[in-house]
Amino acid sequence: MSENKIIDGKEFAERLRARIGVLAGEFEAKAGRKAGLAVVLVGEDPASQVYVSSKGKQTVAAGMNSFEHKLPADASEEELLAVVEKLNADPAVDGILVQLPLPRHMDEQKVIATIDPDKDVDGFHVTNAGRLAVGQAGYVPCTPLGCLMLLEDRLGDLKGLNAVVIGRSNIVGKPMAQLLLSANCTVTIAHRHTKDLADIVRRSDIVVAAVGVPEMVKGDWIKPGATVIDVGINRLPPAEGKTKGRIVGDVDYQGAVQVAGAITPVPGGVGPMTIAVLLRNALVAAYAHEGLTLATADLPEHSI
Ligand SMILES: Nc1nc(=O)c2c([nH]1)NC[C@@H]1CN(c3ccc(C(=O)N[C@@H](CCC(=O)O)C(=O)O)cc3)C=[N+]21
Repeated sequence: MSENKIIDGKEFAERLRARIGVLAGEFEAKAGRKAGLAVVLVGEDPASQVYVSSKGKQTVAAGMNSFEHKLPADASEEELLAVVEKLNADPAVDGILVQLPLPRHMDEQKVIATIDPDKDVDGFHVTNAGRLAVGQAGYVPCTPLGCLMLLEDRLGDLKGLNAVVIGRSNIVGKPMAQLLLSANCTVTIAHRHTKDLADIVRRSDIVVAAVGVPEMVKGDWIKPGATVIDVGINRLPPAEGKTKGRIVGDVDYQGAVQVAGAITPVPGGVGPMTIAVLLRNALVAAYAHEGLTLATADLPEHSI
């Protein structure tokens, strides 16, 4: 098993964050202020708290301001919408992220619709989803954009490749398929009703797994030499006598790594890219808000 089969998302994300840091410094010198990213967290889900604190640290490390807003789990939807509206109006805030999932008594679509599309660095607002669908500049969801960066880094031009995206969520599957289509792949979107998934995967040069089912994609489904991007982060039940289970992806890594040309590990693959791209989108937003041009030569394409 050759070492370079493994797509090191952690290392790629570190390099991306270093470049963002340089450009954030240039932004501050030109604009006379730091770029700002606001993260809103409702409730006390421990996993969400970990993500939010790691986003905050990485934002500051990249030379941007991080604003954290925490609301109790029983906060009303109105209170959350009021926070979002305040952030929309705040000129120090370039990007807004409302951590999902929200408590059940809140309407996620309504909350997302309240975010100013030009501060929607998650790319979840229908305006940005629409921009992506018709090929206009806009904010692209962080996870799929990070996957595209890894794919283009590994494969160069993706033109004419067969790609399968397993999963059709608004956050990963659908935007991933749009991005691959824009990159001139032939794209299949698979989901729970798809027949003969193994055969579709066997024909695919690119496999993006984003279903949330641990190790669902088997090693012997993978076409020899294919590039496998595993978006899943699933925690298995703890083994006897252990308190925490192992984290695995949606792909049977041990099987797939034997056959694939390249594969992302979990953890250390797609996950770290998500936050790096979030910082990228926030920086792009900051430049746009000040009417400044960003030397994007150094930053991969897509989004404003
Ligand atoms: N509005 C919104 N935007 C999001 O982008 C968003 C969200 N809500 N809700 C929660 C999910 C989850 N998410 C991750 C970010 C980084 C890692 C990450 O860095 N993972 C590491 C560590 C994994 C671990 O050890 O837990 C890895 O895969 O190597 C994972 C998951 C962003 N999310």
